[in-house]
Formats: sequence, structure tokens, C-alpha cells
Amino acid sequence: MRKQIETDVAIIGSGTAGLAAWHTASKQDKKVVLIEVGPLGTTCARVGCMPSKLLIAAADSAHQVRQAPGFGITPAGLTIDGKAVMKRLKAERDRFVSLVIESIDTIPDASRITGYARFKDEHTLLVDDHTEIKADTIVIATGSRANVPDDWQKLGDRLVINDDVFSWDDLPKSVALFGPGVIGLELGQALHRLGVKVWMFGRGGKLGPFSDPEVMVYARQLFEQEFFLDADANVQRMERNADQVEIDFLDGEGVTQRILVDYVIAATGRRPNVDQLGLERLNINTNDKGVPLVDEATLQSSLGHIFVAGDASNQLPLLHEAHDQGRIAGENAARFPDIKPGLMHSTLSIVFTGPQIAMVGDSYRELQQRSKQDPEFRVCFAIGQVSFEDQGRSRVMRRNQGLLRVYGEPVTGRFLGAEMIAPEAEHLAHLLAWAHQSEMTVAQMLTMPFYHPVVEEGLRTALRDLNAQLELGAAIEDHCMECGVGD
Ligand SMILES: Cc1cc2nc3c(=O)[nH]c(=O)nc-3n(C[C@H](O)[C@H](O)[C@H](O)COP(=O)(O)OP(=O)(O)OC[C@H]3O[C@@H](n4cnc5c(N)ncnc54)[C@H](O)[C@@H]3O)c2cc1C
Ligand SMILES: NC(=O)c1ccc[n+]([C@@H]2O[C@H](COP(=O)([O-])OP(=O)(O)OC[C@H]3O[C@@H](n4cnc5c(N)ncnc54)[C@H](O)[C@@H]3O)[C@@H](O)[C@H]2O)c1
Repeated sequence: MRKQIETDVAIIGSGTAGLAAWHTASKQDKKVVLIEVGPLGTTCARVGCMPSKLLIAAADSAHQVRQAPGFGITPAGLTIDGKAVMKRLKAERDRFVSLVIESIDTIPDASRITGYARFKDEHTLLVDDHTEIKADTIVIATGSRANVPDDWQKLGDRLVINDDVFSWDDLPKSVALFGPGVIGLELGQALHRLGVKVWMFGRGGKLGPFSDPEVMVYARQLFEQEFFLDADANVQRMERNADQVEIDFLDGEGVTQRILVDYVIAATGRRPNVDQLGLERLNINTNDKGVPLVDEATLQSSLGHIFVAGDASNQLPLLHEAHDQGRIAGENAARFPDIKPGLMHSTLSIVFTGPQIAMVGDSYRELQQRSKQDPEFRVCFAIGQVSFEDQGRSRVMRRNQGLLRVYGEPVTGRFLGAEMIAPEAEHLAHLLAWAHQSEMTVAQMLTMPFYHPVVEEGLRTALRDLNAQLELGAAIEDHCMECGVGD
């Protein structure tokens, strides 16, 4: 006999989006239940943002030591103790996870249901086979999972994804990493800097999150100098060989190369966890991949009482987006049918490679598409840029690699977006995102204070260039030496 529950709001998934939805909905004097199949602790803390940044922090440390001779400082030697690296990573990761679990434990037991939820009908959820929940409104916050080609399963335990990397007790000697996207670049470069031999293979030349071809090419050349990277690889064979994997691929000269690696890491993209929810039993509009379509401002699906938040919504699979979307979906599920749009932030995404990568506001691709489709949008957008190779503070720190391209709207002079690989990109990107959300013009941004000598002076150079391209300011002919040598 199944347990029967009636509730105002049911939330599927207690990750970042689901927890935000629960906290927001339950403040509205409604009965809310949260269903989680486990494990607890959120993707971000367990196998995502936090352990990846812990691995990168260790790799950065090794990188700094290798860079020291450039300053005239020669360390006695560099030893990387893989077991110690992984021990620290796991200890800190476990601490972050335990903080999340402590927070989940504040949710009353009666509101928490353990098991896998799927739709029986538009208002009824079955949790495993033990509970049936009737809910007025439902939030799907089921996250995403690694998308690995089926035929790679033949590699058995030599095939790993990010989750597995963070459970290693020691670093391997070699890996072949497929997918130089966001996860692949972060993990691959970190492993390389920690002394692991890395071969990175991509498809179609795509790299990271970039859509601006100039920034993408610049970045690709930088990474190619550091480790083996073929962003448009021709892999001919991949077979397990005892405890290793043998891979044949064509090199740049068209010659077959054979490598043996300890692991194959699949970083070939992620897919929303919506395919086993029983959505086919509902009359809900989905895209061609079966992901429910939602209004981006309210997160409401075509079935008004169902909302989708976080990675499950397949919009921007980022932590702050999952949190914001969870809050909006949770509030609207509790207020239904009196729903309202939530505050939408300007797009901001940061990749923690060295140099860092960042995307702000409208991407180059979006602007190009809009130029083609919208006659109201002035034919094209203007581009300003700066190379960090000669930028004052970046040279001081011997981190003078990078290219930043900023986009602006002709006539209005409004700042539209940026793509970059640059030193301190995480900070440059925040300044730009704040300016974008405030709908500032490039000229207004140039009236803001810039200290000296800082990396932000490079940003000022790009903005001055953009202002000139918008025909709203003078072209940059000389660097402004009387302002200091920061530009
Ligand atoms: C390696 C890696 C690094 C990342 N680094 C960053 C970063 O630096 N910065 C950043 O902004 N983002 C980063 N991200 C992305 C970020 O982690 C995600 O966008 C975010 O965690 C998504 O949160 P969520 O709530 O949508 O999903 P999740 O946290 O995955 O929560 C979904 C929950 O739903 C549960 N669930 C699923 N289906 C069911 C069901 N049918 N019934 C019951 N429960 C179910 C799952 O068990 C899970 O607990 C990274 C991701 C990865 C993989
Ligand atoms: N720092 C961060 O904020 C951060 C870090 C990690 C992940 N994330 C989030 O997670 C999302 C997913 O990241 P991801 O790296 O899994 O996806 P992605 O889409 O960024 O990268 C997947 C890559 O795999 C390549 N690929 C696909 N199939 C392939 C194959 N068979 N062989 C070789 N290459 C193949 C694709 O061309 C692409 O370059 C990101 O979009 C991001 O939102 C964010």
C-alpha cells in the first residue's frame, strides 16, 4: 500500500535549484515537499564547482612554482604528491558537502521524501513505489548528468567522468580527455599542471564557451602551447588494453599515432535529467530533446502549474542561475496562479583555467544572429579589443597573455557584451556584467575610476577602442604614458 500525500507544492530534486525553491516556497505559508533520490549535498559541492576549483587551486600552486625562475627565483625542486593533493581536495570537498547537508537537515522530516520521483499524471508523482503525492504545483529541479557516448562503456572502469576524478585517491600518470569544453579545459589543464600527461581531443574545432572566433583561436593557440590539444581530432580506435586504454588518432600530418593512457575522461557535455520523469504522460510542450519549454522570466512550462529550474531547464547550467531560477520557480509555484517574473541577471560565466575565460552579456554569436534577423538592430555591432601581451600590470606579474573583445551598439553607444581569455578575467567580467545589467553606455563606463597599475587598465583600453569604433571617441593612437604604463 502506497503512502498518500497531498501538498500545495512538490519540488523534485534537492540540489541548488530545488533547495532555493523549497526555501522560497515554504516562506509563503504553503505545504511544500522536497523529493530527493540522493546522494545529498548538491552537484556543485559534491562533484562540480567546488572539487574542480580545489583541483585547480593545487594545480595553480604547482604552476606558480614552475613560473618562479622567470622572476629570478629558483625553488629547490617541485614534488607533486598526488595522494596528498587528492586527500586535501576530498577533505575540503567533504566539508563543503557537510555544510549543505546541515542546511538540508533544517528542513522538517515531514517535508522530505526520499526516492526517485516520476509523473503518474499532471498533478500526481510516484516516488519509487512507496509514495504517491498529489500536488497543486510542481517544480522540476532535477539537474543534469554527464552525456557519454554509449559505445565508450566498453572501456569499463577506465572510462571516467568528473564525478570519478574527484574520488581518485591518487593522480594517474596519463589521461586522454575528450571534450575541450568548460569542464574539459578546467580539468585537463589542472591535471596537466599537476604532472599528469594529458591528451585532449575535441570535435569540430570547438573550444570552451567561446563564440567569438578571434578569442577562440587565441585561446586554442595558448592551450596548444601548454599541452596536447587537438580541438578537431580524428580518433580512429579506442580499445581497452589490460588496465589501460589504447587510442589511435591521426596527428596534424595525417600520420596515425598510438597512445596508451590510464584513463579516458569523458567531458563531452551534459544533459538535463528529464528523460526518465514520465513527461510523456503529460501534455507538456518540450524542445526536440524532450526538455520542457519554459518562460525564461517565470520558469512556467506550457502546463501552467509545472515549473522547471536549474540545469534541468537547459538554459545556462551555472550555479548562480540554478539558485536564481530555483527562487523564481519556488515563489511562482507557491503563488500560482498569481505568478510574476523574477529578476533576470545579465549573463556572466567564468571558466577557471589559466588564463581565465569569461563571457558577459550578449555573446558574439547572439549579436551576429540578431544583426541578421532584426532590421531594427543596427546592421552590425562594433568591437573593441585589447591584447594583454603588453599590458602593464599583466607584464609585471608575467601573466601577460590574453585577448579581450568588447561589443557595443552603434548610435546608442550601449555596452552589449564581451568574450575574453585574460588574467583576472573573473574580476574584469564582474565589472562588465554590472555595467551590462545597469545598461551603461561605453562612454559612461569610461567615466568610472581606474586605478594604476591594474589589469583593469587593459579593460579601459578595450573600452576606449570600442568607443572609437562606435565613432563616439578618438581612436587610440598612442598608449597613455602620462597616465602610467598600464594600458
Ligand atoms: C565539474 C563541474 C564543475 C562546475 N563548475 C561550476 C562553476 O565553477 N561555477 C558554476 O557556476 N557552475 C559550475 N558547474 C555547474 C553547476 O554545478 C550546476 O549548474 C548546478 O550545480 C546545477 O544545480 P541544480 O540544482 O540544477 O542541479 P543538482 O545540484 O544536480 O540537483 C539536482 C538534484 O535532483 C536530484 N534528482 C534528479 N532526478 C530526480 C528524481 N527523478 N527524483 C528525485 N530526485 C532527483 C539529484 O539527485 C540531485 O540531487 C559545474 C558543473 C560541473 C559538473
Ligand atoms: N566554471 C564554470 O562555471 C563551469 C565549470 C564546469 C562546468 N560548467 C557548466 O557545465 C556545463 C557543461 O560543461 P561541459 O564541459 O560538459 O559541456 P560543454 O558543452 O562546454 O563542452 C562539451 C565539449 O565536448 C565536445 N564534444 C562532444 N562530443 C565529443 C566527442 N565525441 N569527442 C570529442 N569532443 C566532444 C564538444 O564539442 C564541446 O567542446 C557548462 O556549459 C557550464 O555551464 C561551468
